[in-house]
Amino acid sequence: MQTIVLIGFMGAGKTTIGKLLADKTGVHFTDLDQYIEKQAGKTIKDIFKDSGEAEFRRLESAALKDLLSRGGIISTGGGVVENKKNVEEMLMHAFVIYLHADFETLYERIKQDTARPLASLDKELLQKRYTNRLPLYNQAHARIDTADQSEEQSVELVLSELNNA
Ligand SMILES: Nc1ncnc2c1ncn2[C@@H]1O[C@H](COP(=O)(O)OP(=O)(O)OP(=O)(O)O)[C@@H](O)[C@H]1O
Ligand SMILES: O=C(O)C1=C[C@@H](O)[C@@H](O)[C@H](O)C1
Ligand SMILES: [Mg+2]
Repeated sequence: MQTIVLIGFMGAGKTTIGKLLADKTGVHFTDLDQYIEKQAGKTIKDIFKDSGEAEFRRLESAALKDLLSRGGIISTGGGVVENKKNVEEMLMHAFVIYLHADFETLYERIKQDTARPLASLDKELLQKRYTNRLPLYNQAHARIDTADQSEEQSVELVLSELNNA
């Protein structure tokens, strides 16, 4: 199976759907955020706190390269598209699927989770990031809307995109 990369904003379901998709297909799954934490030996929250967002982005780009060379199903972090080279590499080496949802739906999903350093930003600032990233996510090969879907329905939509690809 071709390498599959899931992109989208925080709370879009990249990790959740990636895992379910892997269970269903038997394809190896890796989550980019979890891989970075394992490599760094600390949480993303602590990487942001100790070294700042720029250092996190550097680790993220290096980790993405590793995972693309291994293949399988890869769920990314919400900000991976902020680096143009990351986008180019994902599009070149994988079938990239954008998991979309409107901002309010995503905000409801993530607002109480303290593990995401950027989710604790002021709501307006977070919405600005969301709006700025939309055209970046829309560069994906395919897009599905997860807002009014159950997790299982989202997985089925991803599978049908893969069958149509
Ligand atoms: N249709 C759906 N598809 C995916 N997730 C959903 C759906 N409906 C509700 N959820 C919930 O939304 C949350 C999505 O969180 P998840 O950690 O998978 O997002 P993520 O895209 O990996 O975020 P991050 O960029 O921070 O890693 C989970 O709690 C999941 O149960
Ligand atoms: O949207 C983002 O910039 C982020 C999303 C998360 O997946 C993590 O990669 C980190 O918290 C940053
Ligand atoms: Mg995730």
